[in-house]
Amino acid sequence: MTADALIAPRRSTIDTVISLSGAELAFGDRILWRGLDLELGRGEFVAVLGPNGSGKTSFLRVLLGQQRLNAGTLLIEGRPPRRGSALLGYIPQHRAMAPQTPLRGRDLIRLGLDGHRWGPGTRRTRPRVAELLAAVGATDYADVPLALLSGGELQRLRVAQALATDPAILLCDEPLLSLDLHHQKVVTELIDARRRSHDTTVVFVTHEINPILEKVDRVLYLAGGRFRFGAPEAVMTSETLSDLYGSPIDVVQINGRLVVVGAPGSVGHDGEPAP
Ligand SMILES: Nc1ncnc2c1ncn2[C@@H]1O[C@H](COP(=O)(O)OP(=O)(O)OP(=O)(O)O)[C@@H](O)[C@H]1O
Repeated sequence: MTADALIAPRRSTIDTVISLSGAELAFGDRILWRGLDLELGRGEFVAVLGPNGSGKTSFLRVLLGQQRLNAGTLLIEGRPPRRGSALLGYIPQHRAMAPQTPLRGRDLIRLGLDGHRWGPGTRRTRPRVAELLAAVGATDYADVPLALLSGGELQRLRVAQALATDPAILLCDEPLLSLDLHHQKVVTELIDARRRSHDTTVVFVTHEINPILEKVDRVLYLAGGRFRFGAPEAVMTSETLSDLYGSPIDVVQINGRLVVVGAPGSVGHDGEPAP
């Protein structure tokens, strides 16, 4: 397979939203990735995969302007990244809520709209909060304390919170973690529906590509300081991953699901520890 085939976008024209050139991120002597050149288009759905510690969350932190590159450049909509930019919505890794938290779903979403202000919300924010609650099907539990909600209910609220500012780019850090299959599907469909209706670019960090496989345009696969970027059928192959890891990897299809076998220090992409 040629390098061009590996990185070519699926769409024929690409309106670049995120552009990285010669990007490198390292902590001390440890290089997470280097020489990263990629352009992500408007409305693209990009999955970021790789073993634990390969730099997936750090990649999102760079896009969020929370972590500086050691080398290279990053442009978001043609400008350097900026912390707190309304261009970016962020769904953080799932964490259970402290039992004593007084916040309700309605409050969580309002914080996405005007987190810098205290109070019950303004005449401007209240209808928008109601609209966002309805969009993720969370109206019925909007006034329940967050600590009493299930993982799936909470995750739907986090999606709504991330969409509050109508971001051009949605960054998702393992949003399906600890959800059952039904709720994985619900949350995936919510994110994808948004992408389709608003041409939102989605960058989706995950250990498990199967629940999102049919949505994904391209995969950024990070491992051992190196990367591969391209269409899933180009990246998720025994040949490409063996080359990336520098050791034999098998990518097999079982009942339409992709299973990666033999990735060192990784989990299989079917969610099971790799042999
Ligand atoms: N600010 C920091 N200072 C030093 N090391 C860091 C910092 N942030 C992350 N790291 C290290 O960089 C590596 C990559 O971390 P990161 O969280 O990006 O990995 P990941 O691919 O998201 O992992 P996981 O799949 O386990 O969530 C880890 O070894 C982590 O300890």
